[in-house]
Amino acid sequence: MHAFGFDLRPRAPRPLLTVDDYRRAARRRLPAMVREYIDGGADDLATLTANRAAFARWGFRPRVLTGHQSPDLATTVAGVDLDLPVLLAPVGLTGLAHWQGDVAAARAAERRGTRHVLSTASSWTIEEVAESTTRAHFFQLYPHSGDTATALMARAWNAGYRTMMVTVDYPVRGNREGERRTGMGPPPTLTPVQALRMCRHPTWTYQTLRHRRISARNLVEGGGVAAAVESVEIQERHLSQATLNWDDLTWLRDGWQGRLYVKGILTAQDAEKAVSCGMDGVVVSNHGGRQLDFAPAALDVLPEIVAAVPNTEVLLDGGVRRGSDVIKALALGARAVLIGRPYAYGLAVGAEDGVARVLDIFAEEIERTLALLGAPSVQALDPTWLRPHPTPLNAG
Ligand SMILES: Cc1cc2nc3c(=O)[nH]c(=O)nc-3n(C[C@H](O)[C@H](O)[C@H](O)COP(=O)(O)O)c2cc1C
Ligand SMILES: CCCCCCC(=O)C(=O)O
Repeated sequence: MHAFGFDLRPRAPRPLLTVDDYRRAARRRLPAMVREYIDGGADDLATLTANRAAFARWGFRPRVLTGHQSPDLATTVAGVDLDLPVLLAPVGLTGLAHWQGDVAAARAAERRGTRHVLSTASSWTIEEVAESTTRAHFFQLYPHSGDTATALMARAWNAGYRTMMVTVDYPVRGNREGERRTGMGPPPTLTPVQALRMCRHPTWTYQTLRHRRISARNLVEGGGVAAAVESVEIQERHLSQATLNWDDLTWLRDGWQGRLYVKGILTAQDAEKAVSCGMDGVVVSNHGGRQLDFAPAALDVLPEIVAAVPNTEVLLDGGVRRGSDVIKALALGARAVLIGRPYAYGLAVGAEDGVARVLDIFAEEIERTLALLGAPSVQALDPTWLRPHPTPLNAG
């Protein structure tokens, strides 16, 4: 089809150059209930929107004639060497985006020299993901009853996981109206109209029904619709942890020999308490705007948290869509960032290759931005590379 460099097809496929391109492509491929599950947020979406807007309030202070070649993107998180400062955040039920879900994501992370954080509510079990990969990835725990937490920790440890993140911003499930309107629940319901709408996405429907990776397999046996409904009931009963408290965190610290991070911290005071409970790191996160609406944007609270726990690794997630976002978070003190939805889009579009491509986009954008900034490496970043803007620099 190519003659002398011209593409003679009537309409060439639009190249997927950015995370936002992947988002649009993923949204076309997924039925409404899955689209809402992945892309939606809580209540008025104020925090979801704020996560993006916070990045647009920072600009750069570039330095010229610095003579640096090939910026260095490498860093370490939890003592693990990474080729780029971007990890894959825990995402439950990835099998809804693509049946290969967590296995595809962890493999893509490995191919790109980073790590995947496996959700407690993953579509593939702890053991299946460990057997399909060659590196020690990270495990995310929704702690509820002591017995289940102990069992999950033992399984993760025995499978080779050495870093665990405990998520603490889920006392109850956030109110996601988009999910409720489209039948995602809780509990999930499938009306005839929804079933018909799914048929507009035949590839997704065929693959999802065939492979049945739609339940939280660490918690529930089987992959059919009944198991999916059961996992949501389990979520209501267990994953939501209204009674969880700081003593439980200390108890988890005592029960886990590896590195332990707490995910879902939004104030300096809570970061200090986490460190006094023996945490090795904190993840500044509002769960991607899916839990408490009007919680602050993660980037806005990052500086106060970094200042409060200067000797602790601080990671950030929420709204990271561009390499320049990663650089801003690192300049404000994050060791690395995690991405949630961006890799779910990659999964929906192209399974393992799609996730790897999303990571490539981040790596290319980080490298180019560092070069344009005149910065030698991600390690060299600090607040002097940034300039605050009272009005957002773009619409984000
Ligand atoms: C579909 C979906 C499922 C998620 N499941 C989990 C989970 O099981 N455990 C968890 O700690 N966080 C979960 N999160 C939150 C992410 O780990 C992360 O905090 C958030 O996605 C970051 O925001 P971003 O999507 O803007 O990158 C989920 C997020 C999404 C989008
Ligand atoms: C039983 C499935 C629960 C998935 C929870 C995933 C999650 O944390 C989210 O934000 O959604």
